[in-house]
Amino acid sequence: MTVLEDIIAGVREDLEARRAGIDDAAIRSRALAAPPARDAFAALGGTADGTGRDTVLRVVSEVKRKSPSKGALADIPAPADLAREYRDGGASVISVLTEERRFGGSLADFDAVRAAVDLPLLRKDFTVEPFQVWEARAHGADLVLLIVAALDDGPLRELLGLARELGMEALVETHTEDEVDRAVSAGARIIGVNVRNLKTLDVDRSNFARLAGRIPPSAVVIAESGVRDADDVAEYAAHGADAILVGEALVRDNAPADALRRFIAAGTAARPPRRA
Ligand SMILES: O=C(O)c1ccccc1NCC(=O)[C@H](O)[C@H](O)COP(=O)(O)O
Repeated sequence: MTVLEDIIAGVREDLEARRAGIDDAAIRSRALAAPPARDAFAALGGTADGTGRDTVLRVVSEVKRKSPSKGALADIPAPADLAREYRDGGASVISVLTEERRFGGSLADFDAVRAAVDLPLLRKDFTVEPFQVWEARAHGADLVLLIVAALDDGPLRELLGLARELGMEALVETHTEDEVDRAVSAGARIIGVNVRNLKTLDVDRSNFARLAGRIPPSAVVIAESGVRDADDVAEYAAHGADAILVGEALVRDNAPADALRRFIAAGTAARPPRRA
C-alpha cells in the first residue's frame, strides 16, 4: 500500500463514522443554506483567458499541525489566531487540513477559521466521495481539494462538477505529466503541482518547473509544498507559479505574517510579467 492509499483508507473509515451521525439529506440542506462561496479563482489572480493576469504572487497559507513526512510540526492551539496572522500577512486563501489521523486537523478547526476570517477557505482533505464536498460547503468552504492520483477520471469530473454546482471551485492537484493532462481535460481552472510525491513522500522542487508549462494560461497554477525560504518562492514564481501553497514553513515560524510578506515580495519580484 502507498502512503496515499493508506491515508485514504483511514479517511474512508472516518467518513463512514461521520455519516452515521448525520444523514445525507441533512448535510445537503445545510450546504444549500450556507452563505454563498467566495470566488477563490479571482482571489488567486485568475482571469477568464489568463491575459488580464497581474504579476502578484499569491499565497495559500495552510493550517497544518503534523504530517506523515515530518511528524509533529506545531501545536496550533488556536487555529483562528493563526488564520488572522495569515490574513494580516496577505494570504489570498487559507487552507485548513481537516484530516484527523495523519495531520491532526478537524472540521472544528475549519469552523474556527471560518468564523475568524472572511478570506476564501480551502477544505484540505482527501476528497473521494460527494458527501465530503457537500460537507465542505455546509461548513462554509469555498474550495475543495481533488488529488488526481487518488481519483479516476469519472469521479474527478463528478466531484469537480459538484463543487461548482455548489458555487465552489476545486484545487486539482497533480504530480506527473499524465496527471496534469487529466486535470486539464477534466476542465480544472485551479491546478496545483505538488512537488511532494504522495506515494513515497519524496520532495523534488524541480518537478514544478518540469510540469508548469503544460498548464494552459487560463488556469491558475499553484506550486505546492517544499517552500523553505524566499529563495524557494522566487524559484517557483520564476517558473510560472501564480500562487504557492505553504504549510510547514509558516506554522514553524514565530512570525508567520512577516514570513508571508517576505514570500509575497520575493515571488512577486521574480514573476515574469505575464504568462504567454
Ligand atoms: O505533508 C505531507 O507529509 C503529506 C503526506 C501525504 C499526503 C499529503 C501530504 N501533505 C499535503 C500537502 O500537500 C502539504 O500539506 C502542502 O502542500 C504544504 O506542504 P509544506 O509546505 O511542505 O508543508
